[in-house]
Amino acid sequence: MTALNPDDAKRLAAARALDLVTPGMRLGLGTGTTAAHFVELLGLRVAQGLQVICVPTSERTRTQAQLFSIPLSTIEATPELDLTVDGADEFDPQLRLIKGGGGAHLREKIVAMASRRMVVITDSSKAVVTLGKFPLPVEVNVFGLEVTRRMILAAAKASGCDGEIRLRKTPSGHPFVSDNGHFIVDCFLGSIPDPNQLAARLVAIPGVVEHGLFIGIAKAVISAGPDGVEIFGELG
Ligand SMILES: O=C(CO)[C@H](O)[C@H](O)COP(=O)(O)O
Repeated sequence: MTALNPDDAKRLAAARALDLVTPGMRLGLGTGTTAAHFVELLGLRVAQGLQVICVPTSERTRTQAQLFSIPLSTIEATPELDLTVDGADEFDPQLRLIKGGGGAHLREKIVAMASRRMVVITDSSKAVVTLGKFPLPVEVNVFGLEVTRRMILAAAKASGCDGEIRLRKTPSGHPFVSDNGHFIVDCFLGSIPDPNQLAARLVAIPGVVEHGLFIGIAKAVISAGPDGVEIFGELG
């Protein structure tokens, strides 16, 4: 097979995920460059007459879906979904994920957990043996930011990780504000030896709104790379 660049790989994974979509489905639409390929391909199918109803995981995805005239709902009006297709920053052999590189992981997690199936689409560079190469995003309340930052650091240390925690900024140097009005801190922890333990510690911190570890949520990962498409987990 000819070498694929990462963007072609993302599109290939998105195209494979589109095969899972059947008429009448209620879909969760992820956020990010890979998910954007899926939204675009879905939009082309909708233009050909496919009937689906979709819940976007971010304002960015909502805007893109509207451009393609994809019928949209909200998670309040459609709290049960058949399938969510979303990208990831990393996945490990147990299909545990790091998400939130686009700052949308709170809505992404709510939508994924409202779905019978979450299928992740990625290029093969996102596969890791141990999570933590990518900084772990944590959405935090604006109030008490410094307290929360210290508590996250303590939770990371207690879970065998150490590193730096940085407030995410926009290119103009202002704090990045999520669609939900919160800040995001990026935790540069290196290898996370026990993601389940770290996740449990993070949810116990009052200022933490949601962390980017997705554990036991993804049913399958469709990963595309130079060797073609690989499926991890169960698509069905
Ligand atoms: O979690 C996410 C957004 O919050 C994205 O799915 C993740 O960052 C991957 O993005 P991309 O497909 O652009 O590599």
